[in-house]
Amino acid sequence: MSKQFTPAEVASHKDAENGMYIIIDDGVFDVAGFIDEHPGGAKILKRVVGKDASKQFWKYHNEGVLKKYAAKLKVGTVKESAKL
Ligand code: HEM
Repeated sequence: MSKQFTPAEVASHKDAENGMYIIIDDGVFDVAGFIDEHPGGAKILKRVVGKDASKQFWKYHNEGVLKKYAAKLKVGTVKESAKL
């Protein structure tokens, strides 16, 4: 079973030491080791660290990107919906 995080726990992971977590749909991804390699740039990714970036993610990527990177970056799922 994958690890479950509350949105507050995700929000507390915001730096290279603790991990840089972002939420996409119900998944939690640690982009700390990926941010400097992100083809869309580090800056845009940095702005959503600790947050639900589903809307931004689906604007620029497709399912294939998520599937490809999930193996490397996915650390768990969200316990509660982060959406308002
Ligand atoms: C797990 C998180 C993410 C992964 C693995 C990821 C991966 C990628 C990859 C592989 C590309 C190259 C284009 C492609 O193959 O489709 C890309 C481009 C891009 N990404 Fe991300 N990305 C992530 C999150 C985000 C987020 C949260 C944003 C916005 C806040 C973002 C904004 C962009 C932009 C603007 C581009 C360039 C699109 C273009 O040139 O047309 N990405 N990303």
